[in-house]
Amino acid sequence: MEDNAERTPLFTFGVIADIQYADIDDGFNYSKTRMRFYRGSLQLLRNAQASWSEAATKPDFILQLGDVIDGFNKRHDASDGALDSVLREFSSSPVEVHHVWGNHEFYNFSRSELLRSKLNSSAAHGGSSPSGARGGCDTHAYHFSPSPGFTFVVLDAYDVSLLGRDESSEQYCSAMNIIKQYNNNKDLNCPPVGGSLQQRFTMFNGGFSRKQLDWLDSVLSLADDKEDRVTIVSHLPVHPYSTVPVCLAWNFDELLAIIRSHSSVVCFLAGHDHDGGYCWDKETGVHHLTLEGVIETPPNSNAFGLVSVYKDRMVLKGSGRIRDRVLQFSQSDV
Ligand SMILES: Nc1ncnc2c1ncn2[C@@H]1O[C@H](COP(=O)(O)OP(=O)(O)O)[C@@H](O)[C@H]1O
Repeated sequence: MEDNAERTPLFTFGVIADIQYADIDDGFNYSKTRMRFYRGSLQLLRNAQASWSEAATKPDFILQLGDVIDGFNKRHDASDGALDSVLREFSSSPVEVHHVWGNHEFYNFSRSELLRSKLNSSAAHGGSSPSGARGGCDTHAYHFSPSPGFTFVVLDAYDVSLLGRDESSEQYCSAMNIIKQYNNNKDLNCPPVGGSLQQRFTMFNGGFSRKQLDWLDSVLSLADDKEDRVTIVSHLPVHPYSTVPVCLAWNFDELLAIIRSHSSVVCFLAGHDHDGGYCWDKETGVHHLTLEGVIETPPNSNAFGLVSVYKDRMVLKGSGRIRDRVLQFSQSDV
């Protein structure tokens, strides 16, 4: 018979991705293959909140995986109002929310505005390590521990990007050098043709700076020593089998190399690819889960999850488009 410790989770958390709320009529994605439900996304967030607050074991925190409001808000001068609307929904329950930054955050706000905004969850929740170390001075990367033995690392996948960087800055210049090596299109949002993995070099993607990678490496070394189980959270996926090439982080390979050099990582959670994806990396035992996006979820469905964490596994209870999964930790993970 299962003992109590097996049945009662150590902690639980909610997950939701790509809400992309805007008070505008429904429309299509760029390639006209998927409908986007801009107003409906707020109701789906409401559904998620209602479900989380009615759950037998309520979540200890929520992971919002980025693109919380859509870039269209900017052209309607509605960015602040749209952000208020989604944050009001999140604050309908007292549970803390960790916000990941995606490309649509940068369509609406500058990096310095984001750092001063309520989307800067590193200010509210970060620095649980003794040093309070973060991934870089204006990088939205931090870690926290919701329960002994578990670490969550929030990454900033637009640290190296044309988005959110001033055109006169060195960071913009070096991001431009990177993208230009692979993308010759006049419109840099248009993916390059050629090797399929090269499609990731678009303006709506980005990557992790050396500084952020080194910081992650040091956080994971500490976690290895403590035998913690680490979940990494990012807007952009990093495993090619967990998404389509056009949604990958620019330097996904460097991030994967760091994960491979540490025993502590058990899971990598991402958004961005609205169709979602999943793979289990046999080599590392890491589960790479890309969550289906709210924005492309019809009003009669849902796209959120509740994850219960046990000492040997995480159990995802999905709603609507998100399927249930058991993410077992490998024996060799600690
Ligand atoms: N194939 C493409 N060619 C040119 N522009 C594109 C292409 N795909 C997307 N875009 C543009 O890139 C930006 C981001 O695309 P979008 O689909 O909104 O991103 P997300 O998938 O994060 O919602 C938008 O301005 C969109 O029009």
